[in-house]
Order: sequence, then C-alpha cells, then structure tokens
Amino acid sequence: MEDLSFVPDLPSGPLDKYRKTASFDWKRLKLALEGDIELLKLKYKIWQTLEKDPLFAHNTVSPSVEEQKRITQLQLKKINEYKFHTKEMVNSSYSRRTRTIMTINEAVQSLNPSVSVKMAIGIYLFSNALLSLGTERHHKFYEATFVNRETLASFALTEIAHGSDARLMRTTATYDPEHKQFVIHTPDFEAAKCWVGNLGRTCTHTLLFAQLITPDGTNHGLHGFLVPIRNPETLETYPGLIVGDMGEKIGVNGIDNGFIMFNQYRIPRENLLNRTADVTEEGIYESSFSDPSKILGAALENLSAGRIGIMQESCHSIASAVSIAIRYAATRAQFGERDNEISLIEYELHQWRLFGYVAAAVVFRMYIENFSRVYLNIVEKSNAGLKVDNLSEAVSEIHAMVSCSKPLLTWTVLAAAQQCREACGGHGYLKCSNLGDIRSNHEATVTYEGDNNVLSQQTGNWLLRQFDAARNGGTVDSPLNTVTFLKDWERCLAVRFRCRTTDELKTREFITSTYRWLICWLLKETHDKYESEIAKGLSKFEARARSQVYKWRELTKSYAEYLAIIFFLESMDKKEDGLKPVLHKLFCLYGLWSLDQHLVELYQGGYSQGESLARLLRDAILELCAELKGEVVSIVDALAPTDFVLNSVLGKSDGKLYQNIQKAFFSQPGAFERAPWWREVVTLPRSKI
Ligand SMILES: Cc1cc2nc3c(=O)[nH]c(=O)nc-3n(C[C@H](O)[C@H](O)[C@H](O)COP(=O)(O)OP(=O)(O)OC[C@H]3O[C@@H](n4cnc5c(N)ncnc54)[C@H](O)[C@@H]3O)c2cc1C
Repeated sequence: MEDLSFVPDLPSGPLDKYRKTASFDWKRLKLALEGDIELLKLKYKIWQTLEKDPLFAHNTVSPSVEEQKRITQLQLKKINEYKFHTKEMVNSSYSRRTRTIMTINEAVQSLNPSVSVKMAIGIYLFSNALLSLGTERHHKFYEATFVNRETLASFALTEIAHGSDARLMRTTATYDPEHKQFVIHTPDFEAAKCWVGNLGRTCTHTLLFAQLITPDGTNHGLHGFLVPIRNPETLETYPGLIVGDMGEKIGVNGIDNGFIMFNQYRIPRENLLNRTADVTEEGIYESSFSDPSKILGAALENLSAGRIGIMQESCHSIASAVSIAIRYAATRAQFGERDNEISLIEYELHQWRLFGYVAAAVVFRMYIENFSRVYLNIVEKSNAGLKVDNLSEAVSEIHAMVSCSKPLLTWTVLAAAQQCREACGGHGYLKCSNLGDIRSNHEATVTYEGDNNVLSQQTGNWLLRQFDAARNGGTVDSPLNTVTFLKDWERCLAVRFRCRTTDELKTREFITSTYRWLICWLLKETHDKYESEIAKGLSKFEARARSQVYKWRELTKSYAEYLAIIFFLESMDKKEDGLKPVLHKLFCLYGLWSLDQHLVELYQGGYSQGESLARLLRDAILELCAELKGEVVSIVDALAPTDFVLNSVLGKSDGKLYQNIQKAFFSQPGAFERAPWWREVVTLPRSKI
C-alpha cells in the first residue's frame, strides 16, 4: 500500500464522534478520488507552498475590484515562479503533461478561482490552440507562453451582439497581398469583442476569431489569428486598438474581462493559425476542409480540453461546498434537550438536502478522472500519428459527452453551493463561511465556454443521429461504448419496473437499465416531436428549437447522468475492496436521487404503473441517507482540501465551530471600534452646540 503520510492527519475534536463510525480509511478514499498518488502529492505541495506565502493570505474584507485584479495577476506571476510545471513535466508525454497541468489548475482553483481561470485561458488554452491550430511558425509563441511564461494571452471570440451564435460574428481579417498582412477591423461597437478574460488590463496577445476575407472579396468564415495587444514591457496597448476593462462582475473579479475594437489593425500573414487553412502570399485561400463550418468546428473542438478543465474545477467547488455544510451539520445542534441537543446531521430532512450532493461530488470526481484519462489517451495517440480506431467517430462522441456533461456538472454544483449555504443557516451567509464566494465564483461556468442550454443541444444532435442509425438498421457510432445499447433500443424500451423491495433498487443493474430505458424513451419522443415539426414544413433549425422543452433538454441531461454513472462504475471496479461498500452506497444514492427527478417521464412512458416505483425509489433514497450518516464526515474529509484552502470558519477540520466563529468575529478589523463616521449620524442636542 502507498505511503500516504504526506497527507496531514486531521485534528481530534467534536467531529470524531462521526469519524469513528466510518467503515473506511479517509486517506485511502482521498487517493482513490484523485486516482494518482504523484498528482495528489503535487496538490499538497502546491497548497503547502502557497500557505506559507503572504501573497496568498486570505482577506477578511473583500479588496476593491482593481486590487483583486492586481493581487490575482501577482499570484499568477508567483505561481509561474514557483515552477510547479517542472522541466520534467514540460517534456513528458502529452497525456501526462496535460494531467499535471490540470492538477496544478485544480489546486490553484480551490484557493483563488480567478487565478486558475487567468492561467487556464492565458497560458493553457492559448498554448493548446497554438499546438492544435498553428504550425511550426507559431512554435516560438508556444515557447514564450507555455515554457517561459513571458506571454499572457486571451481568447477573443464573443462579440457584443453575438455570443452563442459564433457564425454570424462580424470582426473581419482582410488579406492585403501588397504588404502580406491581414487587416483586422471592427465595423461598429456591436462587433466589438467582449468578455475576453485577461484582455482588460494584462494580456500581451490574443487568440482572435475573425471572418477571413481574401482579396477577391470571398468570406471564408471564422479563423483563428494571433494578435499582439500590448507591449510586454510597458503594458501599453498598441495604436489602432481601443481596449477597455468591463468593470465589476458578480464573481471572479480577479479576472480583467475586457472589450476591444480594431481600427484597420495590421498583423503579419504568418499570424493566421494555419493548420487547417492558409492564405498564400498572393492571397489564394487553401484549406484541407471544403466546408467552412468544419474549420470553425475544428477550431472550437480545441475548447473540449477547456471544458474538461471546467468540470474538474467544478468537482473541487462542490467538494468544498459539501465539506463545509457537512462539518457544520455534524457540529451544529438545534432542538432536543439542553445538554442533549440534536445535531443537524441527524435530521432526515437535512440528510436528504445534502447527501445527494455529497454523492454527486464523489461520482463526478471519479467520472471526470476516468473520462479525462480516456480523452487524453485518444488525443495523445492521434497527435503521435498512431492509429486510433474510428478516430473521427470517437471525436464526435467525446464532443457529445463534453457538451452535456459540462452543463450537468456546472448546474449541479451551482445548486449544491446554494443548498449548502442555506444548510448552514445565517452563519452560511457570512463571507468567512466561503460559501458565498464558492457560489458566485462558480456561477459563470454555466455560461462561458458555451452557454449550457445551447451547448447541450449539440449532444442531442449526435444522439438523434445514432438513434436514426439504430432505427434504420445502420451502425451506431459509439467507439466509447456510451450508447451501443441503442442497437437494442426496442428491447431496452420493453423493460418494465418489477421490483418489490428497496434492496432491488439499490443495484447497478436497476439503475443502469432504468437509465437506458429513459434515454431510449426520450430519444423516441424527441425524434417523433422533431419529425412532426419537420412534417409541418418547419426548417431543421426551427424544428429543433420547437423540440427542446421536456424533450431534447431532458434527453441530454439523462444521457449526461448516465455517463457519470457508467464511468464511475468502471472506475469503482478498479478500486480497493475496503472502499467498495461506501462507493456502492454513494453510487446508488446518486443514481436514485437523479432518477427521482425523472419520475414524470418514467410514468408517462409506461415504465411503471401504480405507486410502487415512486414509493420504493424514495424509500430507498431515505434508507441510503440513513446508511451514509455514519460515513459522511469521513467522506468529506476525503473530498476536502486543507483548512487553509477551504478557508471556511464553518468547515474547519477541527470541528470547533463556535471557537472558530468567535475567533473570526473578534479578529474582524474594527469590529469593536466606534463607527468612524459616527459624527455624521449623531444629532447633538441644541443646547450643546
Ligand atoms: C465570466 C465570463 C468570462 C468569459 N470569458 C470569455 C472569454 O475569455 N472569451 C470569450 O470570447 N468569451 C468569454 N465569455 C463569453 C461567453 O462565452 C458568452 O457569454 C457565452 O458564449 C454566451 O453568449 P452570450 O453571452 O452572447 O449569450 P446569448 O447567446 O445571447 O444567450 C443568452 C441566453 O439565450 C439563450 N439562447 C441563445 N440561443 C438560444 C437558442 N438557439 N435556443 C434557446 N436558447 C437560446 C442562452 O441559453 C442564454 O441563456 C465569458 C463570459 C463570462 C460571463
């Protein structure tokens, strides 16, 4: 067994009562959730290093927005100086290097999400784009960004008037053969690029997406360009640019989101990222794709890694949120007798509100860990020119998986953060509970890198294509095996609910087969609805828009939940035996808790009749909550980062709730002082004037 002594022991205290009842060793579970001991060590090394550095000390009062930007940028610089990205890591295989980058990002995210977003966009997304969209001639920019950390970049796609619909964006890059340059231009404010992270104050370059126009006037669609923005020595923007900071947001204020307008701004021809398409010196357009939308697709596919990063960060946010709420629930008592009050964790209602999210935190973590591994292996093989069976089908399947999983995870984490805040009552509303910051810093993930409601529609497209193939005797293209069952869709749909006891529901067979029924039924419903709209004469776009509510959207959500479940199970089977009983309970709780939200469809589609499905399902959920009560404190010990990183007065691992709150109140700057503005509000009696 691995030596886990580098994970510090937890202090003894009031939480011991519930720690003693756990059936497993929390450090072993921690390792199982991380999936790799070297990466777990790296995380602790980062946390322990940053804890000692005053630049990373927590503030008791929120600094001004400008100050948050300054601190975030300084923190990023310092992280680069610490060189957690060792030479060995830079030179390791693609898959190892990316997993290490992702680990550094996650470790930093738990401490300050603004820094990790800055780093993810400014270094990783940009350098990844240079590798996948650029060629040899862009390698020096890769070196400057990824290896030497001299360049900080940004990613400029969104415009004021167009976000989700990238195709109609209006920034142009017109080729000038005389000077061998592209001329970038913004026709008006509605076409200004906006929301661009790092652009407002700091970035030196941006990866710009603009409509490429050749001298014959042909528009070849959106392409990626490498565009210098600021002098790296003075941080002054170059002439021909109007660049501004977007001001205060409702979260992640350490990031300088900016807008930009280009006034006939010239860049060298070589700054076109030309892996998929190029323009010759004379101005002739050459592409390996015949369809311009495919070029955009290839460019945006690069975002998959970014979306996986968002999912990993979301796993950390939910882990922190539930850790705070569970430790609070175990140490906070309300009602009962004096000296024998009842801890919140004993209440069934409280368990039901929180334990589903604890289960989600564990299932998501193992799902994403397993999925990232599969994804990176495929990319690595394909980059190395090795044969990957059905590569293009695998890429489509991965895109479909990511496009519904990012919505599922980010939405669930947002709901979890809110529930955890409420579960800590008034104290949860304190800034020093950290639940407010976890929630508001997480919130934007449901919108950026693809708005959830729009992004998940792409999963529906792919699922319906596979369903069509299955119905017409064609091939279901699912190299990752996520929907191979569609070949037997009629048999899946013939399954009926037959259980008589809750134990029969607490099984992988019940949960997975019910999900397969649900997906097949929703596919059929969505397909029928879509076809009926087409039959009325609507275009494909209109028919799709008319098939979203209760159909397409439910379908992609169910598929995402199914993915989480099957990838979790595959991972669980490889874990040590001592952890399997608790992991099985968490799996069952997540599966049944999620199915509970689909009861309407299960009845509507005739999967079950009568009251027993709803009754048994809900009884099973409550039984699982009761069974997990003795485990849950140790589960969150495995999920939680160090106390310094968790940064919550309610969630400290010593469980000394009231001592910790007192310390926070008593050390609040100026807490006991008379208000400095007291003179302005006191009305003195006339006689004393
Ligand atoms: C904190 C933050 C950071 C960001 N960073 C960057 C960055 O670095 N670079 C960058 O380029 N962009 C960035 N963005 C922008 C982000 O990518 C866009 O906000 C996102 O793509 C959504 O586009 P939009 O805001 O124009 O929303 P819209 O497309 O206008 O959507 C508004 C609403 O309408 C709904 N909607 C749209 N189309 C449909 C449809 N067909 N059917 C049903 N509903 C629909 C959407 O679901 C959404 O709820 C950032 C945004 C935020 C909040």
